This record gives sequence, structure tokens and C-alpha cells, in this order.
Amino acid sequence: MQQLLTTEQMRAADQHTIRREQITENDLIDRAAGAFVSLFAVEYPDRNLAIDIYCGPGNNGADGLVIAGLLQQMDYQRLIIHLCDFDGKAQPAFLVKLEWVRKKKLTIRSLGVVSDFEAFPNGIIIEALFGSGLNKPLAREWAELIALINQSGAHIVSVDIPAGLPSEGVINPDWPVVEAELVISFQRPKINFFFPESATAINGFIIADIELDEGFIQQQDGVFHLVTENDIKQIIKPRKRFSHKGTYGHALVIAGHEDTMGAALLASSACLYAGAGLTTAAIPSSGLTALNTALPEVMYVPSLRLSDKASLQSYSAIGAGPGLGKSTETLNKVSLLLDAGKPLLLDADALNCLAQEKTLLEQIPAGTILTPHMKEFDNLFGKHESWWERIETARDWTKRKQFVIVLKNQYTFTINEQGKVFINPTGNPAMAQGGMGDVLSGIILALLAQGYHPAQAAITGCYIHGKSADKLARCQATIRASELAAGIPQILYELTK
Ligand SMILES: NC(=O)C1=CN([C@@H]2O[C@H](COP(=O)(O)OP(=O)(O)OC[C@H]3O[C@@H](n4cnc5c(N)ncnc54)[C@H](O)[C@@H]3O)[C@@H](O)[C@H]2O)[C@@H](O)CC1
Ligand SMILES: Nc1ncnc2c1ncn2[C@@H]1O[C@H](COP(=O)(O)OP(=O)(O)O)[C@@H](O)[C@H]1O
Repeated sequence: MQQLLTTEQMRAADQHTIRREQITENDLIDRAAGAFVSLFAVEYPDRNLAIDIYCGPGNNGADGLVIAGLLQQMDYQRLIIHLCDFDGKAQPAFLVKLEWVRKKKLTIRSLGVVSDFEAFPNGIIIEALFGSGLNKPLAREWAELIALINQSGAHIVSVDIPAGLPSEGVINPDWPVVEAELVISFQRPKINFFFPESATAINGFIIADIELDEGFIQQQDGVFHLVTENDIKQIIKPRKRFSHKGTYGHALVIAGHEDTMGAALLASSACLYAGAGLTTAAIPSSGLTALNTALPEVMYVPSLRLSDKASLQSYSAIGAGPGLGKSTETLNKVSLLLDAGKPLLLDADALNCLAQEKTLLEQIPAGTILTPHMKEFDNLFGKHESWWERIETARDWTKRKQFVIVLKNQYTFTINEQGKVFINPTGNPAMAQGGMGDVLSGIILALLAQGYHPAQAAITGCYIHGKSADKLARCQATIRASELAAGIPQILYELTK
């Protein structure tokens, strides 16, 4: 997993690197600027582009100054530096780099008043006003300048992080923030890049490697981790020689209602494709013909027959919720499952019923996986004003009750029993269609049935789900949940070969 760092941890990594390599802060700024321009030149190769570089008073501004000098060395012809220091707080590193850049034949303007703002029409603004040193919302001249930058019509490229966006913590959508087309960030994405409230500030980001000590970074005791394909390859076990259907577990999918039988079919098919040895669907009898036609490999049990603990004993893992409907019957079934002593996944209406009977939350057994989207999460655990607070609540619950929460979103967060957060990098907007969640629960259930640890099943399931969608999205704009499910075996093949 890639450890994501808070600003404080990133500063510690800077200091560690400075000590270990016996370099100075100024050297690190040069390195950061060098890494920035290498990526910038790939994204914007035209040397005749008009580029305005807006520099603030701290190290972020110092980066901007060196970036300007390096772009000049790379033959970018139309560069103008704008110095912005409304508060008269220029930092030492900034002053050193200013002296350096003044020796070059570059146009340098001081922005005394905001109304002097100018930018090349259709040009590029490299925004280096504030980076991770932001310590309060931007106000007065800064807020006005940001509004002008955003309205300029220029392509905005931010250095490290858009000015005004905090690196971690609550993002208040009312705070002024630069709206960057691209952010070139150093070493690691900031934690807040993965929260939906950053959407206004960030259209896309790429990471510039500034060669901080990776060993030190990975040793930090961080909460947030970005999942990588390598991690997933290490978790997934290839199918064994001499194995048989009994080796891969028996999954029970409790899902579907007369009007929502598709949810049960989607979850069951994903469970099959993700490799459960046996899959049984507990659905209303009205769905039997559809089940036999669409998924002949899946067995059937009338949901009414699952009436006591003994009736659940033959299953290796149970997933309940997709399309079940909010009813007393569903609530009774969920109560029974909480006491079944089996690896358990609760989704959709199973969660909606728990939300109506909150005392049951305390009875959720350790190791259970809950897969809510934002609305289901808030129904269960209370309304939240920000995603940061939502994650804090999820961490409190998982640590206290030892269950796992999969909070679904563009970047789905899996929160494990220790309160660690694992951010899923796969997936895309072509997935924004009904039925996707049903497929996700089917995949995770299949992994649970195969004996994967709950948090690993959740992390791996999210990755496979998004990766199957990413493959389809290479040549199609929208994806049906059933297509995504059918793509799972190929993804598993790629991840295990
Ligand atoms: N490891 C890394 O990530 C590295 C980061 N570097 C750069 O250093 C930046 C951080 O530099 P700094 O810590 O100097 O911070 P910034 O350059 O982000 O800003 C610091 C200055 O802004 C002031 N300030 C903060 N919030 C303000 C507000 N709302 N209104 C007015 N003034 C405000 C502070 O008092 C301080 O004077 C990073 O974003 C990055 O660009 C690189 O230069 C070196 C390595
Ligand atoms: N824009 C997107 N980017 C990445 N993943 C997405 C996107 N839109 C939806 N998804 C994924 O699709 C699934 C939707 O789940 P859910 O809201 O429960 O859907 P449903 O109830 O319709 O099955 C989640 O796993 C979510 O992460």
C-alpha cells in the first residue's frame, strides 16, 4: 500500500531526506521544481505557449520561481512571473530563489493590487500561490485573486496543490480555491485529493517524484493508504492444482424482491464470476425461472426456508441486501444473520433495515463487511456535513466494533478494524449506473467465501470491480453492471498470472 502523508509527516520526510542526503531546503526546492517541469513539458510541449507564473510568499512560491527559470532553460519563450505578497510575509527560501531568478532575463512583475491581475488569454497560469502551508481559508486580496485566476479562461496548472485547498481535514466548499485543470503534486497525492469536495479544485492530478526517502515514508504511522495493483497481486491467490468446487467456498446471496430480482441476479453472477466454488441464491420463488435462465450455475433456496441458524450452517459466507426491500421480513432476516456466526456482508436494504433499528448496530459481529454508499452510511451513522467527518465516524465504529466498512464513492474507502483507510484507485464515471453496487457485493462475497480476510476481501473486491470497469471504459462511454461482472474472470486472470 502507498502510505499517504499528512502535511506534518511530509515535512518530517523532507527533513529526514535533507539530513540523510546532506542537502539543504533550497536543494529540495530545486529538485521539486525540476520534477515539476519534466512532467509539465510532457503535458504542455509547445514552447510558444504563453505562461503566467503566479508566485506566493512561501516555499510554494519559491517552487514557482525556480519552475519559471527552468522553463526558460527549456526554451519556453513567453514567460511572465507575477510576485504576489499582499501580506509582506516573503519567506527566506522565496527570497533566495527570487535573487536567483532576477539574474535571468525574465519578465518579473509585482502584483501590488489585485486589479493589476493579468494573464495571457488562452494561455497557461502556473499557480504557485500557496501549497501545503495553507493554515487558514484564503481571504481578502487572496480570495479576489483566486476569483480572477479562475475566471481568466487560462489553463490552470497548480504546483503541489491548488491554492486554498487544505491538504487534509474538512474541505469547506465555500472557501475560495483555485480551480486547476491539472495539479502536479510532489511525491504523494494529498489525502484530500480523494475526497469528493476536491472536485471543484482538481480536474486531474499527476505525481512528480522528488526522491524523498521512500523507506521513511512507508514507516510513518499513517491512517490513509492508496491501494496499488501490486498489493492486490500479493493478496490474490491463484487457483490451486487438484482443487475442486469445495475448495472455493459456498456463498449464499440473500437478495431480490418481485420488482428487483435483477439485483439478486447481478450479485449472484458477480459471485460466480469472482470464483466462489458454489453460489446459492435465496430469492422469492417468482425469480426462479429468471435465475435458471440467466444463471444456470447458481443454486436456489427459497428465502422462507432460511428461518433459523441451522438453515445457514452449510454456507461459507453470506451476503444480504441487494433488492431485498425494506420490510419486516428483511429486518428479521438481518437479525437472524447477525447471530449466524458466518462471515457476513450487508449491503443495500439490509443496511436500510439496520438504519431503522439502530440498536442492532451494536450487535453486528466482528469481521462483518458493510458496503454503504453515502446516503446509506448517513442513514446508519448520522448525517455528516463533510466526507472527512464521515470517515472519522466510520473509523470510530470499525475500531470499536471490529467490523469493516466499504464506503462507496468514486474512490471507494475501505475502513478496516484498526480504523485504517484504504483508498481504491480503480473505477470511472462510466460506472455511474444502477446495479454496480450489487455486483460489488457479489465480488466481495465470493472472496469472503473463498476464505479471504474480510478487509482484504473488501479491498480486493473494490479493486477488481473498478479495474473491470476501467478495461471496458477504454472503448465505451457507459458500462452495464452485467458487462462489468462478465469481465471479472479476465481481470482475475491478469492479476494472478
Ligand atoms: N515534500 C514536499 O512536498 C516539498 C514541498 N515543497 C513546496 O513547499 C510548499 C509548502 O511550503 P510552505 O510550507 O512554505 O507553505 P506555502 O508556500 O504553502 O505557504 C506558506 C506561507 O503562506 C502563509 N499562509 C498560509 N495560509 C495563508 C492564508 N490563508 N492567507 C495568507 N497567508 C497564508 C504562511 O503564513 C506562510 O507564510 C509545498 O506545497 C511545495 O510547493 C518543495 O519546495 C520541497 C519539497
Ligand atoms: N464515477 C464513478 N467512479 C468510480 N466508481 C463509481 C463511479 N460511480 C459509481 N461507481 C461505483 O459503482 C458502485 C455503485 O454502488 P451503489 O451506489 O450501491 O449502486 P447500486 O445500488 O445501483 O448497485 C460503487 O461501487 C461505486 O464505487
